[in-house]
Amino acid sequence: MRFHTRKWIKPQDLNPNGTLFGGRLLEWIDEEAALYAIIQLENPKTVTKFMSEIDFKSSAKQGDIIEIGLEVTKFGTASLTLKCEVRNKMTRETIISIEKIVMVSLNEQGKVKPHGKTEIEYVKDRLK
Ligand SMILES: CC(=O)SCCNC(=O)CCNC(=O)[C@H](O)C(C)(C)COP(=O)(O)OP(=O)(O)OC[C@H]1O[C@@H](n2cnc3c(N)ncnc32)[C@H](O)[C@@H]1OP(=O)(O)O
Repeated sequence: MRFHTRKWIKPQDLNPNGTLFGGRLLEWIDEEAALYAIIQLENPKTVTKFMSEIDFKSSAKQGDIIEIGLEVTKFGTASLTLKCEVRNKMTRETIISIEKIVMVSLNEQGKVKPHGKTEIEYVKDRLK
């Protein structure tokens, strides 16, 4: 799994208990998965279709740094399936893990569109 993004927990990210608000974390995960899938599939019209069970194992507090990791588990016809883990850099604990996030590639009309991809591509190779 590669951890692409770090976030610094700020006052606006907290719930009334003073810990990281779960909805904020899910927003960050969804955006991270969307950005990753859009770049991999080379299609800005890529949407979140499915997210499996969410289990908050630990939390984070103001000032903590967290990191969001993603791993591709399957290239489908129009879908890309990812696995996600978020870790607290301060406590080294896992905050959340999501076994399955399915992103789907769409065409201009919003209909499912096969992406034709079968493996991870790296930007440096695309630039050659
Ligand atoms: C980043 C964002 O914020 S996006 C915003 C939130 N997301 C959305 O608004 C999406 C709204 N949903 C939709 O528009 C539609 O459900 C669509 C177009 C995405 C999919 O329509 P469907 O009729 O379900 O498509 P279809 O049955 O052809 O499935 C497409 C792919 O998704 C997969 N899929 C569909 N439903 C599920 C599911 N419940 N779980 C896992 N995978 C699924 C299919 O296996 C298929 O994969 P494949 O192409 O690799 O074989």
